[in-house]
Amino acid sequence: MKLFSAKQLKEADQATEKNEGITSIDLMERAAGQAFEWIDAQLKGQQVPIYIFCGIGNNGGDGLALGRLLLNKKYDVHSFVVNYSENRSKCFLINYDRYKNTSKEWPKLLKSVDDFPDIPANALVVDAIFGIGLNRPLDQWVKQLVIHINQSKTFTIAIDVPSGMFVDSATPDLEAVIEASVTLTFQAPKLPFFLPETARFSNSIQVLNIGLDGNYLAETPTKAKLITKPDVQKMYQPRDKFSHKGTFGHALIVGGSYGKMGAVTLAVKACLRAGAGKTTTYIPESGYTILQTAVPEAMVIAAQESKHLVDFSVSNEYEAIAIGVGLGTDVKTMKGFKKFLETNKTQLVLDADALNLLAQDKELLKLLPKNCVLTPHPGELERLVGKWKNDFDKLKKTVSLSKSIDGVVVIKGAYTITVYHDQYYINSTGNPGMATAGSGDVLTGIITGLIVQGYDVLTAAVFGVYLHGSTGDLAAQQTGYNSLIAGDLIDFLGDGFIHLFRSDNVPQETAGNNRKNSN
Ligand SMILES: NC(=O)C1=CN([C@@H]2O[C@H](COP(=O)(O)OP(=O)(O)OC[C@H]3O[C@@H](n4cnc5c(N)ncnc54)[C@H](OP(=O)(O)O)[C@@H]3O)[C@@H](O)[C@H]2O)[C@@H](O)CC1
Ligand SMILES: [K+]
Repeated sequence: MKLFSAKQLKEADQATEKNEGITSIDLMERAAGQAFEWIDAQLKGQQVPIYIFCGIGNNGGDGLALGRLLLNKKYDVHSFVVNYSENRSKCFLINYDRYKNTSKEWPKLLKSVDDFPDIPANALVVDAIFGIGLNRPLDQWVKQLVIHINQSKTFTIAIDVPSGMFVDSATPDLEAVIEASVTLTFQAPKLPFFLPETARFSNSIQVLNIGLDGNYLAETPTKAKLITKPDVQKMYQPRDKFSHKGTFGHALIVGGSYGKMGAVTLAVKACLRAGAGKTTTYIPESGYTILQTAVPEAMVIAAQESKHLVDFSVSNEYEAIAIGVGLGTDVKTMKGFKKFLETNKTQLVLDADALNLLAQDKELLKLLPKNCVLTPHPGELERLVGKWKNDFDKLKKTVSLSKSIDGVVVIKGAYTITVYHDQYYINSTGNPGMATAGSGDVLTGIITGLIVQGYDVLTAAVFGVYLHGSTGDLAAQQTGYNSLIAGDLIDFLGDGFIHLFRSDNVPQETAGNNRKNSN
């Protein structure tokens, strides 16, 4: 699903008006009508005081039109106009008059802190102060109003965007943003709904289709995409009946150190479960018995060193090498890692300590082969690209890194973002239960397993991240968040694949419980 910029949404708006022969007031009525339908469906006529705060632009116009529709349905509506500017939009003014004609009184004008109404605890608040037109910090008194609404702790519905949130750049003041309970956003979600600093403001997101011009939406490229099930269904490569294990590639997992062999165990199991034809692990000698016992399906090459890898001389028979899980950052490991990068030509997935070694000597980044995949969590990313000022700056720095290595960078988080050059692929699956030791090792294994089967690296990263998250969602149905451990992700990976092509209407209790049956 594409995430459009504010400018693109305005262009889509114009294209719709031109191609459908309608005006912007018609489109506003459509948008407000959709918001009304949604709210009416939740309230079902229940009488709660509805406090609607409207700006003076088109977001405010939406709020007034919504207020009128709610009044027509006999809801208890209290409307306010936040008069932050005299520059009222045309559609706002039309809806201002229409509102008066319905309610017989004007909405109350707010011009300073003294005008703020008390908000009853049982009120439903509608925030239609600013939408995608916000382009500078809020005036002090408007910020105070936002704080006043947030402090009321009432259920708050943001229209299009929580007011105070910037859509295409960093939000300058995180105290001046409406904390919405639900965001009714028009046509497509907006990028900051998925970024760590701002995601908490939009909370539960409902996308309302207001029928913006289909051709414009289809043909306009966006920097950011939200990856959902239909996107990954297209990525899946079905298996040919006559295929054999050689068809699905050979992966090598390089890593492990004394006390951290579990990381390699998890990665190689995940790699196999993701569908790799064959896997080999290259580990310090002390891990030999552990690996052979824990994963009989994997081959093991034990290095001479007992506790840390020093010598990384591996053959070039693999389609991809994952390196870094449990590796450690011993000085001797660093030397061997550098030597390895100087000669290696195989596709790489770099995680954990491989990223820390790269961060210790950034010159090593120049030795990476084209099209490698880096999977840092924010701490590892910061060590690689330096401190960022905000989420947009982080994306910019990650884009530079991706371009400089000509490869893929996966920023792990609640919404994992895969960055390739200046494209962002935002993942929609996963849950807080996955914040557990070894979860990243499983992801590394999945991505590597997909690459050796022939998925291109970008697809392997985007698809792998989705699968990792959807598998976690299925596992959590059985384990709950607290008890989810990385090994569960491996056990449920098969369900993750099967679920890709299952209807989402499958009742929750039957989805993903195959593990119990097959054990
Ligand atoms: N496009 C679509 O698809 C559809 C859009 N629709 C709706 O329109 C909304 C966008 O409306 P909008 O463009 O009128 O902007 P909005 O957010 O109401 O802001 C109002 C104005 O305030 C100003 N301003 C900015 N920052 C400021 C500040 N800090 N303090 C004071 N003033 C400030 C700035 O004007 P300026 O002063 O810069 O000239 C800005 O224009 C959108 O979110 C959706 O709800 C739907 O109706 C139909 C389909
Ligand atoms: K709003």
